[in-house]
Amino acid sequence: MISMLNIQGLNQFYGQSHTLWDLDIQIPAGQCTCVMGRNGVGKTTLMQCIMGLLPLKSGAMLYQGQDLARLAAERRAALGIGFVPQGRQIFPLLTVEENLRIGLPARPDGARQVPDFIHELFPVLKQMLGRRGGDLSGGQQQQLAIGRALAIDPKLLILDEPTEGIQPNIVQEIGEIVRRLVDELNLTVILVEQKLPFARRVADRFLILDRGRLVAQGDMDSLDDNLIKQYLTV
Ligand SMILES: Nc1ncnc2c1ncn2[C@@H]1O[C@H](COP(=O)(O)OP(=O)(O)OP(=O)(O)O)[C@@H](O)[C@H]1O
Repeated sequence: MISMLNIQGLNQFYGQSHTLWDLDIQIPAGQCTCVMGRNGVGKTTLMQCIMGLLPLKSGAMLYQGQDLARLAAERRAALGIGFVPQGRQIFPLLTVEENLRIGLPARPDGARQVPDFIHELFPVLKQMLGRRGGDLSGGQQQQLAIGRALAIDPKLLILDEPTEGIQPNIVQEIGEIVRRLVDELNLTVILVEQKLPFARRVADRFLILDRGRLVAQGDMDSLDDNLIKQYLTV
C-alpha cells in the first residue's frame, strides 16, 4: 500500500483539553477513506490539523514523504491538499466564479483559469457563474465548495461532512462525484461522514475515532454491527 498521508504520534490540545491522542494513521493513495465517529470525538479537529489550521502538540504528518507539521496552511494547498470545510464556508457576497477562482493563486503551475472538468462535474455551477454564492441553495453551495477545492488541482481532497443539511438527490450526486474523483482522476479522498449508507457507498476504507483516539479501521466491508453499535450509533 502506498500511503498519501502518514500521521505519526499526533497529539492536539485546545488549551488544557487533550483532544487528539497519539494518532497513527495511514491514508492510502487513490482510495477514499472515511473518518467516522460520534459528535465531538475530534474528526473536524483532525482535518484542521492536517490543513495546518490548528497547532499540534506533537507528531509528524508525512504527505508524500514531506513533513507538513511545519508548513503554513497556504503551503499545504500549494502541495496539492484541497479542503472542503464543515459548513462549506463559501463567500456569500462573491459570485460563483469568484468563489471558484479564489484558490488559483496557490496553484504551483501558475494556471489562472478554473479547470474545465469542474464545470463538467458541476453543470449547475456553470449556469450560475454570475450569481452570488449566498444566493445558492445548500446543495449548490456544497458543490461550489467542492469545485473551489478542486480548482487548485489537488491530489488529496479532504471533505468534512459534505452531506450535512443537504437534500437527498444532491447527496446522491455528491456521492457519485466523489467516486468519480477517486476512480477516474485517481484522487485520494478523506471523507468525514456520519451517514452510514453514504459512507458505505462512497468509501473504500474507514477509520473510527472515539474521544480523540483511533479505535478501529479497515476495509468498508469489515465495518460490522458490533463496531457500529459500539462507536457510531447514538
Ligand atoms: N475551538 C475549540 N476550543 C475548545 N474545544 C474545542 C474547539 N473546537 C472543538 N472543541 C472540542 O473538541 C472536541 C472535538 O471536536 P470536533 O469538532 O473535532 O469533533 P467532531 O468529531 O468533528 O464533531 P462533529 O461531528 O460534531 O463535527 C469536542 O469536545 C469539542 O467540544
